Amino acid sequence: MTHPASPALTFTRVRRTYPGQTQPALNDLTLSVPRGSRTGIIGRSGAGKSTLVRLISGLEHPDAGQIHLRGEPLTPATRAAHQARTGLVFQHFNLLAQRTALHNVTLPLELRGVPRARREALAREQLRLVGLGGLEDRYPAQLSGGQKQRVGIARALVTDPDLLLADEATSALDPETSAGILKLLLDLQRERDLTLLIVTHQLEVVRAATTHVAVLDRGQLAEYGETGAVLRNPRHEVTRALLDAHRPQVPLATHETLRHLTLPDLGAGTLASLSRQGARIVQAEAHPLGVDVWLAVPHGGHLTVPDTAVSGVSA
Ligand SMILES: Nc1ncnc2c1ncn2[C@@H]1O[C@H](COP(=O)(O)OP(=O)(O)OP(=O)(O)O)[C@@H](O)[C@H]1O
Repeated sequence: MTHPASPALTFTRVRRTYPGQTQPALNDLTLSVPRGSRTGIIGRSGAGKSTLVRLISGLEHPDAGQIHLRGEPLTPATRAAHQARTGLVFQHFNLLAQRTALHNVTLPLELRGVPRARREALAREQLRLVGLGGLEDRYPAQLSGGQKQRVGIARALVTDPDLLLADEATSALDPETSAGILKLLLDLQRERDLTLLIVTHQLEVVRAATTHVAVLDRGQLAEYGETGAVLRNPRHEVTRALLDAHRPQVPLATHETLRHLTLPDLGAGTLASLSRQGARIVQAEAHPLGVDVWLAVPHGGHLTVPDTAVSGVSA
């Protein structure tokens, strides 16, 4: 049922107003998510992000407009087939406390009637792929937050979906664990040619892990584009506000500008090169592809970054 050339997902003038509400949670939303992309959905609290996820996963229905998944309209008749090919990863993991890691992952297969030996073999393989080989018999209470989320990802992928929705999947985790989970999602997305939709209120997650970004504001699409282009040249006030909130609040000398880069490492060679160019590091954080660095650089000073720099976004 997939049309290879079609986007993974399109919303066309979608509106959804919750019962008893006067303002729509999503209002006339039109959006297209390319197949194989890692698309971030970002916006302030109440912008409509969770509503968007609930509509895609078939838990809510639009009052107006159309949703297409894999080139097919999402209707009551097609919903089950689409749900079967869509994986969901949640902020609070949603694991069943009385089941082991293995039996949390086998659950979606049980619901589909996959025989026990087969579903346990698939779940074991999936747990191995997310780095939890050997922990199959642990209960959720015996796992760290990052490990629980790995179980959640294994459960989402065990049915071999082509679309994965990660709804605030790293929001409950510390920065280092969060970077590990994002790296895992990135690796899995590439290996399996998944379309990955990352819903987040954290701009750093968008910066670290997405190819495209849609900025929602009060139920509408404020801005959409390739992530680098949107972050370099934000057009909407909400995007600018999100960028400002993320920018480190550090004093700069009058001749300095702040720049952001993602580097594979901060080895001696890179540090020496930055220092030779008069750049000073004002903040560095773990990033799924290396290190996320904010630099104060001299105005007009051309900064030559290492060939291996992953991305360079001026700020
Ligand atoms: N079940 C509901 N009943 C009534 N109104 C709701 C319901 N769920 C969400 N809303 C309202 O719809 C709007 C969009 O909410 P939504 O949860 O989609 O936003 P969000 O961007 O995910 O926010 P957050 O980042 O805080 O989770 C908000 O005004 C919210 O109050």
